[in-house]
Amino acid sequence: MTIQTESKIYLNYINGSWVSSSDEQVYASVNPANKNDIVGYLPKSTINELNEAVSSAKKAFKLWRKLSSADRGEYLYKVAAILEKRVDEIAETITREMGKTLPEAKGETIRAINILRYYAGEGLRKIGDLIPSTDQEALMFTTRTPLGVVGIITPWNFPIAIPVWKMAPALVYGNTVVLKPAGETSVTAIKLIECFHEAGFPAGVVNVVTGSGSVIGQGIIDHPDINGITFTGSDTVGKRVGQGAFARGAKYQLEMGGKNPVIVAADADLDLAVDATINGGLRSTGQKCTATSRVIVVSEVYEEFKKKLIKKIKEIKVGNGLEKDTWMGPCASEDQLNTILSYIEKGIKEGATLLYGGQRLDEGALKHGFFVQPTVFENVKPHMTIAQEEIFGPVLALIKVNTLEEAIEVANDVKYGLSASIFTKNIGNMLSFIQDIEAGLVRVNAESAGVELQAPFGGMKQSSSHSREQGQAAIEFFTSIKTVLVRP
Ligand SMILES: NC(=O)C1=CN([C@@H]2O[C@H](COP(=O)(O)OP(=O)(O)OC[C@H]3O[C@@H](n4cnc5c(N)ncnc54)[C@H](OP(=O)(O)O)[C@@H]3O)[C@@H](O)[C@H]2O)C=CC1
Ligand SMILES: O=C(O)CCC(=O)C(=O)O
Repeated sequence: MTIQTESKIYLNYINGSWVSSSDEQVYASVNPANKNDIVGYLPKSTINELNEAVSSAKKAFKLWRKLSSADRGEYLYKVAAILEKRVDEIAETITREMGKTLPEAKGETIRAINILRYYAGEGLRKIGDLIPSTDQEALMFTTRTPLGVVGIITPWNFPIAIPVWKMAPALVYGNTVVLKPAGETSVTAIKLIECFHEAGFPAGVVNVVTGSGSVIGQGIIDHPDINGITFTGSDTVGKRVGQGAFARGAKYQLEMGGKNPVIVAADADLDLAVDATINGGLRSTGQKCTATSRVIVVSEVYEEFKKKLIKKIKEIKVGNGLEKDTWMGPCASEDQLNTILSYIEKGIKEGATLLYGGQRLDEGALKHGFFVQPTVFENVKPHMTIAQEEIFGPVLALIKVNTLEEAIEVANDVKYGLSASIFTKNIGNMLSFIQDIEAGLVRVNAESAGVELQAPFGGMKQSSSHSREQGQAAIEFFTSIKTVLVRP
């Protein structure tokens, strides 16, 4: 395999032009599989660039909102077609920047294309209801109006799908946008914006400003001309976004962490449960907010499940995501690797048993990367840190319980409520789980990760701001309802 050495300087996109940071500072986007491979350099922007982007988005909003939603949808169809032509190149950039394997990166890029087409079609769907008025002569109905300028702050774990699932609905419903992508995956974001540029969007409708979270992200939170903020990322930053937006009366939407359980009942198809636990917990190196991290198994099948799970995990090949036989890539950054290793250490210190893995991998070809072994703990008690906090890495905590009731109780005993799965053949078990589990995504005999673009996505408790993204749910955030009464 040849390591690419491209290290181009990419630029911000503001008011339809490519511009650098006013103080000419840049930062590097590094390949987590090989820290000597610089994927590109990006502007470490100042608040001046953010202000320019917001003011051009504000100006562009006046005309953009006047286009028909079908016409706005046509622009999204164009972006989809352009992105489709660049699928392989952009997927490779994702793997180089973030580490997930090439098939996963390609799948994510195709998902982004499908999201663009889905929301392009939204331009032709209904946006209101006719409501009977008590006044015989009046016509009463609802319509929708865009928010204005929307600030979009995105993480590195889905570097193309998340920006697209926020930008596409924002744009089709008539908003203009300023995107601040994660530092780790800014090259992917710029390549995505190149597709918007090529599609011919009017200047100012789409803007991207790269730079640090504390300057550009915080600038979005505080900017008086940003009317709505949509965020995906950590619990800590999410709460900051929510508090800042609330304080100045801006609308906000937060998608944050998860501590997603899989419950394995006594009558489960164990092979299916093992495969789903591995795919849900370890794909993308466990760096999904929907990743399985707690595996709650009833005692009757615990030993057999554990044996099958470890046997399969031992077969996992860790390596550079660009290589064909790699199943699991590196952690997305050195910080992420260190966080994961510190959680593993905490698990051991608090008395859990390390059953498999737990080590950094830095021999041979993995020497310059941020690799860690897939890791499994047992004898995990529900109060332990590794059973409570989001690790965002390939670490599974096995928790043994006696009954299904106890399993659901343990599953709910965390501050998060994003996704949860059960493996069982019993309809009664399924129904109790569907009714009692505290999660926004409830899965039966299916892995906890992997959401469909046409369905609402979001969590309960502290996983989200109780709003939902994607599918038809997106209209609720990106528009306001107007209730109209017309008398002759
Ligand atoms: N729910 C999810 O899908 C995700 C959850 N996480 C969780 O977060 C942990 C840490 O990951 P991390 O990348 O640091 O996540 P962050 O929440 O720090 O980053 C997410 C986005 O917020 C930006 N940001 C950072 N600080 C601020 C700020 N003060 N104001 C506004 N925006 C800001 C980041 O910019 P910049 O990149 O420049 O710092 C990035 O664009 C992970 O271990 C995981 O637990 C992480 C990613 C996704
Ligand atoms: O499971 C998925 O496909 C989506 C996960 C996600 O949104 C995230 O990790 O941020």
